[in-house]
Amino acid sequence: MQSSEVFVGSIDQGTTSTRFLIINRDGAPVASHQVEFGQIYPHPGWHEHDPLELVESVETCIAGAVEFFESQGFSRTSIACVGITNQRETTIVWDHETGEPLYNAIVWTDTRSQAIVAELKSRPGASKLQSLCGLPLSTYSSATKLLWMLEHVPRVREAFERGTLAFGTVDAWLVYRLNGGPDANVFVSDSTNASRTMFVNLETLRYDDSLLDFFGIKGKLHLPRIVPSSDSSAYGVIASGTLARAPIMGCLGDQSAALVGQKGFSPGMAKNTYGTGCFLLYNVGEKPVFSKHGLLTTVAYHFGGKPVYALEGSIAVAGSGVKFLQDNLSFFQNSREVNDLAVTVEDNGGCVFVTAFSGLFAPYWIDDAKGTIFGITQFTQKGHIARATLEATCFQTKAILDAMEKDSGSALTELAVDGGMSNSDLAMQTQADLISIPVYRPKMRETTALGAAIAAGLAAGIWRNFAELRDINRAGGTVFEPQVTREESTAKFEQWEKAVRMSKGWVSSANDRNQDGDKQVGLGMTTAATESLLTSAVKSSVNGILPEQREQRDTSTLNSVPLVSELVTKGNLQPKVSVTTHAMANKDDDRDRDWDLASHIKTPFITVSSDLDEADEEDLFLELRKVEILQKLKRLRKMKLSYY
Ligand SMILES: Nc1ncnc2c1ncn2[C@@H]1O[C@H](COP(=O)(O)OP(=O)(O)O)[C@@H](O)[C@H]1O
Ligand SMILES: O=P(O)(O)OC[C@H](O)CO
Repeated sequence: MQSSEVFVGSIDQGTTSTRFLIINRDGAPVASHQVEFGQIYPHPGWHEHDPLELVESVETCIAGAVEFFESQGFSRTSIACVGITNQRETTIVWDHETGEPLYNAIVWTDTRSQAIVAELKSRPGASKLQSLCGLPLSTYSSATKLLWMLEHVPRVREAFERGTLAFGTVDAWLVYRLNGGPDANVFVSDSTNASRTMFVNLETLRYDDSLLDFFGIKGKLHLPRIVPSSDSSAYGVIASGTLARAPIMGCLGDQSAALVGQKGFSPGMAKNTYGTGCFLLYNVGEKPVFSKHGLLTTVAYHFGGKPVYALEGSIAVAGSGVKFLQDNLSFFQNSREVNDLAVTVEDNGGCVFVTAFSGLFAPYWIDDAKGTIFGITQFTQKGHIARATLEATCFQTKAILDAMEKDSGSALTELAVDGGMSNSDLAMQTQADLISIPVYRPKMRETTALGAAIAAGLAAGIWRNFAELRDINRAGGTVFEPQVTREESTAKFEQWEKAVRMSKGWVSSANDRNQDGDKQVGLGMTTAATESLLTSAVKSSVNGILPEQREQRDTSTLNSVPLVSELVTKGNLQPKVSVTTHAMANKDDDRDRDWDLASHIKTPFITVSSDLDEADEEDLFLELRKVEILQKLKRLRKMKLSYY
């Protein structure tokens, strides 16, 4: 067989669609098939996929692409190996013995674990997590999604107690099922996907006992074995169907795959992928770099030998903002039309759209932001909103690049882009204008699928080294040069930052979060967890008083701390805690609004009452977070604990 007749299959299991591409040795797709699958939104902020439908979508795509491939005179036997790339963090649990899923996949965008996150943040050791696993505590990672399932889904809890619960990200699930499930029991996850769970130590690329302990799952569930992203035997073979017996030899989380597909193999190279979300990965080499400016640390790829790391800026909403205009607001029939609509107007007409549908991710990490459009007037047209939607991702990319520059000490000279939304010329021109460097868009934009093919192809010996990949997908790209002055882009960016500040804190009560009245959306904490949170928050609040003021406190105040704990322990008197300013003490209705004026807070009170009902739990929790915020602001001057 001629080397040019060898092909690699690439499964790209994304957030909104699945594709299978058959790629030749020059990196060009010769056949592909794509299907969309169900997006399940059971409640506001929830987002699920059916795990079995994900597998079916893969099988459908393989069948479709191979059918076309063979219609062109090729044979499926020339597909030497298969690579997999996938949406990351999305969490799937199944029964280890039967291979059956026990709940829908909770998608990376899902924010239902907000209360769990807030509770975890109050636990000892929480502040050290990121330096071990590279990720901040947020609703984004798999860990908090798994904890939510353990707390709220009896079947999952029972399997956990029985010792039959298997946990995996989408890569692990697909590999397991494609290999035939429990019979073959190929249960592995590649390093890039595993590094998104919060369970893995970034330096060792092994599960870290202290992390598993922190989340309370040590030794209690089946976790996939972590293997390199390119491996000729670890991923097994496809058990049945169109490509039965084809070996799987590569696997990468989709953002890592895009970096590989863009051939970002040297430190200092970066790519930005505008898919459902948008993710900027910056290669930092063989040592992880931990961000001080809101970025994540992740495994870029691990092709045997030393892993390569990246700094990552994650944006939750990019193409999904465009899809929102299409599906929810009926602005157009197909996402590609957003560009045409946006160019019907000269500029955003004063509209700024903070597309915080899942809160805001990097570099802001604001859980309680909600999507907000500022600057609407009678003049506003659909075109302005379309433009503002595209701009939202570009602004966040600018914020991420600024953070990256601070963390890395060097500035990018060009940004390589890909992903669905990068097809919009207007979006890419806007991006270049805002970051004041050229934006490079390759001709073939299926770089994610190409990356997975490269991972598999390297293991299969189709390519022997990075040098052989050099000319792949190089010709015919587009460069967008900045066309506005830095002053103009800075002024626009300042307006965006103002809009971000103003979008904060919208989620402020149980009703806002729980419009469907489903009890499961509530605080989701056991009495023991509430107790420990409450006690530690109140204790640390009292400890947060400046030393000289602590001495002045009468002992009854300090003695009341254990009393709070006792009230909860007894169970019959659940305390309600509220924090308010001196000035606002008698104006409860205005409290939340005035709380935002944090700069005016001089005299916070913690008020504890004994009439907490279930609906109050969420409020209680938010109040405790405010205590934390107060401490961070270091504005504590004087504190009183009182009971009523
Ligand atoms: N021409 C286009 N202009 C703007 N957005 C687009 C365009 N084509 C697709 N999109 C958006 O890109 C997203 C799909 O991109 P893709 O890279 O396939 O994402 P994923 O891998 O997350 O499924 C969709 O959310 C869609 O709205
Ligand atoms: O579906 P995408 O391409 O937006 O990527 C999803 C990411 O992997 C989530 O971390």
